[in-house]
Amino acid sequence: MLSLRWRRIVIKVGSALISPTANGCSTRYLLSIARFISECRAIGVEVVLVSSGSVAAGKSAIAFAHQPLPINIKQAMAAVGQTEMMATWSHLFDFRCAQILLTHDDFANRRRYLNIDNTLRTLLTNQVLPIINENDTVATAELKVGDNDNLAAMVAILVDADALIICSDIDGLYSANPKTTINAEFIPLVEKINADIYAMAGASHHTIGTGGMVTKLQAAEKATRQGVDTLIINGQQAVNFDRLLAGQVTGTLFQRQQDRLSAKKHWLLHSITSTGSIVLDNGAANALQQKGASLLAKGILNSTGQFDKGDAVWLCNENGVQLAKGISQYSAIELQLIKGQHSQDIARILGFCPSEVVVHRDDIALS
Ligand SMILES: Nc1ncnc2c1ncn2[C@@H]1O[C@H](COP(=O)(O)OP(=O)(O)O)[C@@H](O)[C@H]1O
Ligand SMILES: N[C@@H](CCC(=O)OP(=O)(O)O)C(=O)O
Repeated sequence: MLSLRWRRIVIKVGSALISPTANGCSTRYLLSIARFISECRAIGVEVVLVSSGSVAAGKSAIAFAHQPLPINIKQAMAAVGQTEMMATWSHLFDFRCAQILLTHDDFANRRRYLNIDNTLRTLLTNQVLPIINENDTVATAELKVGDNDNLAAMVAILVDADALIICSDIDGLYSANPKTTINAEFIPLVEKINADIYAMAGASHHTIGTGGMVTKLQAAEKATRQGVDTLIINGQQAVNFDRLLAGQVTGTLFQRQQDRLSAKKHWLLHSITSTGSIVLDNGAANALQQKGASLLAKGILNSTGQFDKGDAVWLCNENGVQLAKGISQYSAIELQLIKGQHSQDIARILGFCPSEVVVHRDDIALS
């Protein structure tokens, strides 16, 4: 059900699809996923790929016979498997791919969060496919998101995706693990994730995958709460991707709980406090209100209060009226130096230029 509304999607691919035998990477299931990604891009849907598989793919390179694998062994396996996984994906596309390795810390730290956001925006604008995985080689247990289902949901929220498609080795959610329970019933639609739904979820039936159905439900809950439709589909069956492209529902659909844009707008306006204000000239105020434009340094008259890069600020007109709230890409001190200047002069003035805009239009909520 590739909805016409979807302009950006995150696709998460599980280990069992990338390394079905835990011995290097296989293109067996990836070919149809790669074709789906290419078709999506061809019809103008932006795609971010979250790919598991580094540990599974690197498993056979590191000698260790027992379960559970200690963290240092997993890290060594991931170091081997990550390059193989990236190489396998890259060979399947006739466009460029970019590797992004993240840890939980990157989401918790506002500056790093903004940096990832800016990098992803730039990659998508340049038609590069971002391929994201957890940075398993360096992340210690306490720094880890821990599984790529939750990571994919966090990425989907970060990039303002319309949908998250979790590709696994199972058709979707069943009333119990169908690999261990006969007569488990398939659930095509979940309108709201509650305790009854969680009670259906079990662990993975094999040691290649990480979270089983539990982490998929956590991911779906996170994403749908922020307005991201979430699907769990069987990535082993190419027909599922044809169905999606034909606009048909396949797998289990978890319905978004609210409109994505109003979720973000609500978060900006009501959930984060602003520590300062930016005063806009009339041109910038108009562009913001009438055209939904980003805020450039050129249109800034002044700023008040103390704020850092990544903080929420009020965007006011010359009379001090609060027009909107947004996330500033620059601190109050930096803004004093670049206000009224052309974007191309920011690097010369500050010695660095993390962003050409001061507040990106995706990070602005009009009052
Ligand atoms: N209620 C359920 N419905 C479907 N699958 C379930 C359920 N409970 C547990 N599972 C297990 O979850 C597995 C998928 O999770 P996992 O192996 O972690 O996949 P991936 O590597 O794609 O993340 C299924 O193969 C199945 O063994
Ligand atoms: N970052 C790990 C993936 C962990 C994970 O969540 O795996 P999976 O349950 O197969 O999606 C890896 O690349 O091996």
